[in-house]
This record gives sequence, C-alpha cells and structure tokens, in this order.
Amino acid sequence: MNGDIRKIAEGLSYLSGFGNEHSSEAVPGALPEGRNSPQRAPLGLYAEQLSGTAFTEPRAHNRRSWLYRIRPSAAHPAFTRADNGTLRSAPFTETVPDPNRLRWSPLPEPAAGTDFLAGLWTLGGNGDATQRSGMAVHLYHANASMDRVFSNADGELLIVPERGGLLLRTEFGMLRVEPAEVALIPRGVRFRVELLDTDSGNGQSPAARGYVCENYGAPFRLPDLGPIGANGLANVRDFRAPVAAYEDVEGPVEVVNKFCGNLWTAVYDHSPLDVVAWHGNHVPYVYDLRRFNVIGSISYDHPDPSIFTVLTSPSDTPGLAGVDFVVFAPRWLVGENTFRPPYFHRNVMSEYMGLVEGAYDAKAEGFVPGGGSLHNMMSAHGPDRETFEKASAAELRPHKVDDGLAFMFETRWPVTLTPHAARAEHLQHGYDDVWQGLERHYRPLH
Ligand SMILES: O=C(O)Cc1cc(O)ccc1O
Ligand SMILES: [Fe+2]
Repeated sequence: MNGDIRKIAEGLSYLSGFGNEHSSEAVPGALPEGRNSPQRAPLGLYAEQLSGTAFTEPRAHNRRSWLYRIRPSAAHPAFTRADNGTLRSAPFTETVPDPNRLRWSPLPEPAAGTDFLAGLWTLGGNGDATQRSGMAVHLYHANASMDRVFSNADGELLIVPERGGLLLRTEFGMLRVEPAEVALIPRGVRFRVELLDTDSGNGQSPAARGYVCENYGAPFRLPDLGPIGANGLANVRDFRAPVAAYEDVEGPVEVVNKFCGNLWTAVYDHSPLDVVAWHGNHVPYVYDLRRFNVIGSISYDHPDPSIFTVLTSPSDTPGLAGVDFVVFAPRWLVGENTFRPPYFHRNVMSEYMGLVEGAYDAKAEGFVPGGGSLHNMMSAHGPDRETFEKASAAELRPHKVDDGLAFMFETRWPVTLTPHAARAEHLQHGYDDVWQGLERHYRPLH
C-alpha cells in the first residue's frame, strides 16, 4: 500500500513558478477555451470559481482559480460540528500571553491510527480567524493516512515536514513533500494527507511529524528583492504546483472543514477531489528549502534574518509582516572581526523557531529536530552560553554552517499559547539556564 503511494509520489510532474496563471487538464479538452463559463462546460463538467482574495484586490495580488469538476462543490449535505481535538484557532484567549523564553521537546508519540488532521496540535497564535488576521503555530504527528478530506476556510496552511514524506492529494492534483521541503495548501482547498513511509525512513516512529504555520492573513507571497536585484532568495521557478489529477469516487466520503476555529463534518456521496481541469493562481505548491539562495555578509557583522525570508504575508503596514517564513539553510560564514552566530537581541516581532534536521548555530543543546522555541515580543534571547564562548574565541576562517536546517515563523503579534502547550509535559523546564553563567567581562580602563 505505502509502496504504491511512494511510487505515485515519486512519479509526479509539476508546473513551475510562483503566483503564475497556471492551467492543467487531466483529460484533454476538459478546459474551456476563451471563456471561463461556457453555457455548457466541456465533457459535462461543472465550472466553479475559488477566490482566495476579494474580487477587487489589485491584479498583482489577486488569487483565484477556475475548477472544472464532476460535481459542483455546492452539492453537499449540511455540516455538523465535530470535535476539535488538539486543534485550536485564533483568537487565543485561554492563557495569559507569556513573556518568558519557552522551548519544547518534540511531541510525544501519537496514539495508533492518528491521521494528519487528528494529529494537529496547536501551540498558539495571534489575531482572529474571523478577521482574517494573524497566524497559528501547529505541530503534527501522524502514523496513519487520512481517508477523509480536509479544508480550512480560516487560512492557508504552510506544512513543514520534519519526519516522513507526505503525499498531498488536493483538488488541483498531487504534491509530494518530504523533510527539507515545504508545501502550501491555500485557503479553502480540499486535500487529503497520505503517509509515504510506515516509519520515518530511519526506523523511527511516528511515520510523520512536522510543523504547520496557519496564516489567517494575506496569502504568502515572495518578498521584494530591493537592492538584491532580480534573482536570489527563493527563486520563482523553484516553486512547483501540481498537474490536474482527480478521483471519480461515488460513495461516502467524510469531508471536514475548519470554519472560524471549529471543525465541521459532512459525509458527501462522492469525493470532492473530482477536479478534472483547472486554471488560475490560487493553487497549492511545494518548495525545496535546499534550493534557497542564501545571501549574507561577505564583509562583517551578522545580517538580520529577514535576509532569509522565503515567504511573507504582508499586513496593511508596509514592511510589517503578519507572518514571515524564514529559513536558516546551509551557508558560508566569512565575516571578519565579527561575532558570527545570531546576536543577542530583543525584537518587537515574535519568533517561533523549529528545527527540521541537525543543529542550529545559536544553540549548542536542547533545541532538537521536532522541537521548537518561542521568543515572544521583546523577550531577550540569543546565543546560549556555550555558543557565545565558543564563537567569541573562534578563529575566523571561512566556515560552512551545514549541519542543520532551522526555520522561523516570525509574526508582528505576540503568540499566546493554548492551555495544552502551556502545560505540556514536553515543555522544557530550565530553558532560562542556557543564558546563566554568561560571565562579566567588563574591564573599565580607569
Ligand atoms: O533568535 C533567533 O535565533 C533568530 C534570529 C537569527 C538571527 O540570525 C538573527 C536574529 C534572530 O532573531
Ligand atoms: Fe531571535
């Protein structure tokens, strides 16, 4: 079963580009020519628009797709409330925002039969899903493929696998996403997550584990490049969208929808992944973080990590993101007379960090793959004692940082925890100690 899924996943082809007006048909002739809504769509399909931005948003940021499907999405029974499990949404009001530096170990093992949706565990977030602003940080752990279908009306989902590959079957076709890659499911797009591995590939359990940034705000876009020029950071052509692929399934299919923070469920009499052709730019995509073109200092000083931005969700204040997705990818450090690891700092923005593999250059221990840290607005943080001492004494030869892949969800609003994150057994105690024993070196001249 998994062997078959892996074979499908490894044979997929993709459409290259970001924000493009793509088009794809699983059956030749399924896409109408020259208009979106002919009186009768080809092959007896139903034409349907999916809007990810308001009709009237500027052309440069407008996102919508036209889907040509066996049945219109409107053909469904009433939704009824389902249990939210450990999935929570903004507003986050159940705990008091915490100014402490916090760090978690990886999630514990999931119960047998946990699929991606049941395995979503919300750490916290900000904003308000009903206002389409803010973000949430989720983790997931799963050991079973979904046989239900999920969609999120509240925002887009940026999936960051840390263990185990996933096959995402979406209305637009299939995407394979492995650790060191990320996948984005736009708001409202129906999808199912199937596991590519029965274990994580190196004999470890669970089969799949990772992080999700739920973005309630404006769709992620590529950052402007300013003086960097026309190329660099995440290159446009490295983003891959699926080609059309559909299921023609008549029979009961459970469809779960998150709407304004709650899960709702309905049993359809057919699969809603029945889109035979589509065109548009409101599409899922995958991106390999190893393709990120890392730009940094070739003279002195440690640049701000905004230089590592893969995707940004702008707010209505220029330069102030609702959330940025930032990657710390392998790179050379050559700065002269420079303290090379991340500096000590306090930031008006709030930083959630996770680790996909290896280690991170500001933390010697305790920040491990599958774990995460939260440094909320203005909390003082930076290199731990061990890192500070080593880097202050290091010989400054060119040095390649290539033993890890870390990332950050950086947001303009503080992240308020869910009660289960605030009280989790895997919340580390004594994280503050990593900054204890930073000795006094001050020696006034007189
Ligand atoms: O806190 C962190 O480790 C993230 C971070 C990295 C960096 O290189 C500079 C600033 C910053 O917040
Ligand atoms: Fe930081």
